[in-house]
Amino acid sequence: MKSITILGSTGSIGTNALKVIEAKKEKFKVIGMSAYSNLELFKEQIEKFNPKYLCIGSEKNAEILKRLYPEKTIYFGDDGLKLMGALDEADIVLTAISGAVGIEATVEAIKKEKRVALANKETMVAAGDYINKLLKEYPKAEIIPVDSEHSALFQSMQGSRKEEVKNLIITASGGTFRGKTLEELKDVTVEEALKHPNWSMGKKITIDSSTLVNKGLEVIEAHMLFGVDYENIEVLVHPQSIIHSMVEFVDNSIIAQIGAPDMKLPIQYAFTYPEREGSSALERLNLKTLKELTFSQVDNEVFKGVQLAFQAGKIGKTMPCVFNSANEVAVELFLKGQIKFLEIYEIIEKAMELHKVKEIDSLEVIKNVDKETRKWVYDNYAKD
Ligand SMILES: NC(=O)C1=CN([C@@H]2O[C@H](COP(=O)(O)OP(=O)(O)OC[C@H]3O[C@@H](n4cnc5c(N)ncnc54)[C@H](OP(=O)(O)O)[C@@H]3O)[C@@H](O)[C@H]2O)C=CC1
Ligand SMILES: CC(=O)[C@@H](O)[C@H](O)COP(=O)(O)O
Ligand SMILES: [Mn+2]
Repeated sequence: MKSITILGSTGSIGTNALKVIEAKKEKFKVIGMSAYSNLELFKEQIEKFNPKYLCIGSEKNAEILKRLYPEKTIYFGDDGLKLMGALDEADIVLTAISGAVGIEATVEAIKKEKRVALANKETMVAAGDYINKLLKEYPKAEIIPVDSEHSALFQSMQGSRKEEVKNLIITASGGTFRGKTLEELKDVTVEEALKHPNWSMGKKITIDSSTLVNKGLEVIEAHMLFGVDYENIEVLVHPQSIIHSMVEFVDNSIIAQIGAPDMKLPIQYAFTYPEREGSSALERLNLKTLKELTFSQVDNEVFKGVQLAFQAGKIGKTMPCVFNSANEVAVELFLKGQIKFLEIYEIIEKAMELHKVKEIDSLEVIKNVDKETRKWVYDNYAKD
């Protein structure tokens, strides 16, 4: 029986993880669970999965939970999240929170030498170098990717040595605006940007997918997770989202992971690795129903998310953190109707231009750069 802490149980990854766990009650149990604002759904999940440790965004909601569940340990806020990452009784910590707010809980989980099932890609983008240093200090800790592309790359690499890997080929759906011109993107609405063609996900990642910043984040995430140079990472538009990514080896063989667009498989694999297990929760891909699998280049003139990420990644040090923080606030402002879609790129570009890169010698450096970048975006673009 593996005990799992889910950070972000009320989100898209969190609810999928609970379906995976529910289908395999004999193997997995939820020891801890965190939510931020969705108290109603959180209460339903607590009734069903009965975890010992809980964490919620506000002190007020924590008080409500304490009255309802006096026998449980209940934390709140960012400090509570850190405690949740460090629970002694957990075997696996699933980081299913959206944004750089997930960094510190991940750090705590590594220090406790846990398996981190990592969905929260912003952590590896903003703090990848720091996390990798920490993993060397705590060799029993491990990160197993949950992001579908990185799970696909990880699965495709099984049984091979690092020196045998030539290129990582990350597939992108192209997002809801695939094929559009800059002129057509000028006045797109939040509602239009939130229509992902293949995946049902949280709002932030869905906007990132429509700008292709998600693919940019994934390029940096892949570099940080697998130690492959940026020159050997390629992004290809594959609108069907059936091939979740591919690895090209030194003998030119390409190994791909193929499956239904369903996050339950990468989540379960991160729990069971190195084993594979069948489950009634997992969707099956019927190859006979597939009409075509196509690949094309990213239109970098229109969708600048990938190139900006390559730029930030190659500069390295604190620049990927700036890329991520500027994007997080830009997406928040776009969702609030305070900026236009194309301003997301403008904000990232300007924040990167203004930033003087620093060595990452502590977590404080990342926290400060994150804070300064967020402040700059709010000061210059927020309308309230
Ligand atoms: N959704 C997907 O299919 C995929 C997601 N990912 C990555 O996984 C992560 C989660 O994505 P997704 O599930 O879509 O996101 P959602 O927005 O659906 O869920 C986010 C979760 O985090 C909680 N949360 C939000 N803000 C905070 C905060 N400030 N402090 C603590 N908790 C917070 C939310 O709580 P509440 O709802 O209670 O407010 C919710 O439980 C992201 O990093 C994303 O990039 C990667 C690949 C695929
Ligand atoms: C499911 C998943 O991993 C997402 O990151 C997904 O890849 C988003 O789709 P895009 O390819 O449109 O960014
Ligand atoms: Mn992905």
